[in-house]
Amino acid sequence: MTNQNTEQFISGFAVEPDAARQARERAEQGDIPALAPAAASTLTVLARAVGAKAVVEVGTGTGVSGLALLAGMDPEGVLTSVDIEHEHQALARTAFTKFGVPGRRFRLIAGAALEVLPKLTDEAYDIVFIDGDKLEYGECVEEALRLLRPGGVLVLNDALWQGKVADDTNEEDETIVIREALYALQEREDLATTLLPVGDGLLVAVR
Ligand SMILES: C[S@@+](CC[C@H](N)C(=O)[O-])C[C@H]1O[C@@H](n2cnc3c(N)ncnc32)[C@H](O)[C@@H]1O
Repeated sequence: MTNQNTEQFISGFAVEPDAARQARERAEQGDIPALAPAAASTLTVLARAVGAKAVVEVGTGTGVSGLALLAGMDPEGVLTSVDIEHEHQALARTAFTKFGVPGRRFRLIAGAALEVLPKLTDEAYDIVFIDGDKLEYGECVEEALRLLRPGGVLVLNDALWQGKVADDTNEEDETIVIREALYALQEREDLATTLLPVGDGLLVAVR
């Protein structure tokens, strides 16, 4: 595991645009979790690396991760972002607009992930980013693998879950669900999978 100096250095290394900083401040004010800066910059890099034109996000929040994805995506790419809380999406819409993202580049769907994801098209997406309810990670991963095109990238946030996933003695429900999702992905021979210790952990798998 990285030491504290290294963690601070990695976190400070990620440069955020003003709109992302403001979205993060909104998240703090509303007590809504937001993606850590280093994890956000990882999303931007991944989106740029695959030239992402179509991305699905579960857990819009105030738009921190959405801004990071949009910053790396193809200039005509479309982000589809799902959140059960309409108010969170209103904050994200403001953040995207402030960042100068035209409305045609994002589709905000207010609803429960497990009701919305099954309605999206098979193999149509370059990236699926999951950052919603931890207890639904298993089902969301299954849906994500259906949605991704071959070569598409799955990213699971909070994969280390405050150190609890690595702690064998921790048997909280969220921890168990995340841990099982990680091992299920690791075991699949059709995926290339890695676990990155940025933010609270990103599981990245290429289909
Ligand atoms: C960790 S926050 C997302 C933060 C966001 N990705 C960001 O970086 O700004 C989790 C979000 O998931 C949403 N959420 C919780 N349960 C959900 C569900 N069952 N379906 C869809 N969204 C859900 C919450 O309303 C919250 O906005």
